[in-house]
Amino acid sequence: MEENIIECRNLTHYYGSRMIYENLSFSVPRGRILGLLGKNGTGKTTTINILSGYLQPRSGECLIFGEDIQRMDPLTRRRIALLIEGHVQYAFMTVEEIERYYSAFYPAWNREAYYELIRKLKIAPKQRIARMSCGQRSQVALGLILAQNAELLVLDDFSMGLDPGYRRLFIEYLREYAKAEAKTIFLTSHIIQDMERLIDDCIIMDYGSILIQKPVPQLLDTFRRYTFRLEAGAPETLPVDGKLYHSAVIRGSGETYSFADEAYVGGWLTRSGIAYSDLKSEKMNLEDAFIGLTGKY
Ligand SMILES: Nc1ncnc2c1ncn2[C@@H]1O[C@H](COP(=O)(O)OP(=O)(O)OP(=O)(O)O)[C@@H](O)[C@H]1O
Repeated sequence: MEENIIECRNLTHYYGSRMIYENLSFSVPRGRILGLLGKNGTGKTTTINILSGYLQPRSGECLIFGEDIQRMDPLTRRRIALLIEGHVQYAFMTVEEIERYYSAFYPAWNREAYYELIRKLKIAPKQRIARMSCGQRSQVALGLILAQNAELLVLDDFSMGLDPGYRRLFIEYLREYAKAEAKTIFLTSHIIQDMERLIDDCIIMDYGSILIQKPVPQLLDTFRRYTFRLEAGAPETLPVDGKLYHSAVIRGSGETYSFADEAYVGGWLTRSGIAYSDLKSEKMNLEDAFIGLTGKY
């Protein structure tokens, strides 16, 4: 049986009287890279804060390595590497000094993983962190995370401040590292093109709940964008259907997104008395699928 490294059951969180989500359940099996995607304010950072034990949800439980995060043994906690907001403390140190400083705290410290990334990203070891740019500081923070050699990596907005070339480098390095060492990763990012290259599974959040949790290839294989021409006199809005996402009329043409097949979409239009022609479907990349599921605004 697959072992779940993270298991969250029925998480409900409120800030004061404001509900962020209710009954969120998900799991992350060992060795998988899972990306949490969602629009601004859907609760991704909140979820990371719950996973890190910093926030206590109103109800529900969050188990990591089978232990409740709120009562976790410090020895178990050591198996988790956390990147929150990508900042490095002790900015007065140099790239070399901070590596030596951190290494004292982590028994499984992998110096080579740190220096391999530092070399790939072309950072000078004698450079003082306080004098680095925001993106360069993120690079050091990522190196310190990888060197912890934890079994689980939790990364919030890991690509903050990195330019496209460094992002690409880091993503390729991270994926290779995770697969070679059978690491489990839970992360968030707004840069969905990056996620498409990196993650195995995605959770897409809407306000208040999870829309889908699926392996990315399965999502891209089964979720389609449909377009059709509307005949004159067709309504300006399309009827809502539980299996169709964000159906809209744009300049005389209709569009909708769905996991259902073409016959279903044709049947929906016919049943609704809408005259149409030229019904077509297309597969999408992860960014377009994300927009199809969550809407444009
Ligand atoms: N400490 C807090 N007190 C009150 N409200 C909060 C607090 N932290 C976050 N919120 C609110 O909760 C909602 C979810 O915030 P969260 O930071 O988890 O979203 P997010 O999905 O990470 O957003 P983004 O994509 O913008 O980073 C937001 O509307 C935010 O304003």
